[in-house]
Amino acid sequence: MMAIRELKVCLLGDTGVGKSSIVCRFVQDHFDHNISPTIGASFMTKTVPCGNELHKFLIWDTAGQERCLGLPALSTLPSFGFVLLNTRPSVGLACAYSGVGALSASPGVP
Ligand SMILES: Nc1nc2c(ncn2[C@@H]2O[C@H](COP(=O)(O)OP(=O)(O)OP(=O)(O)O)[C@@H](O)[C@H]2O)c(=O)[nH]1
Repeated sequence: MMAIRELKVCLLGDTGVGKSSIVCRFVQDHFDHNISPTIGASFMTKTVPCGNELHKFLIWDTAGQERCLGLPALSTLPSFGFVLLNTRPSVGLACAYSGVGALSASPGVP
């Protein structure tokens, strides 16, 4: 039986940049033109073989509309990594980056 390694990943970014679409494509290999905005956060998993292990991705997709307000709560989700998406550099990135900076200073966040 193959060992399972869990990798926690959190997607951050402004609303409408395509976070949920990327998760949907990765997990279900599907693209939905009418995908609904995320409320709060959603959670999905995907397990893929990697060498002699199975890598189980635990994916938190956050709501862009609440990116600033929601980030502090994310500090309770120790993650392997964060995926930061942005299509409007002047708007959302600074806020998201400052939030990630705060998160990276939190205990348990690599
Ligand atoms: N043409 C095109 N449309 C995309 C692409 N990715 C996402 N979209 C569309 O952009 C819109 C927003 O995509 P979402 O994946 O919901 O974006 P989001 O960042 O999760 O948004 P929130 O849930 O509000 O934070 C949807 O109508 C998608 O169908 C892409 O690569 N190309």
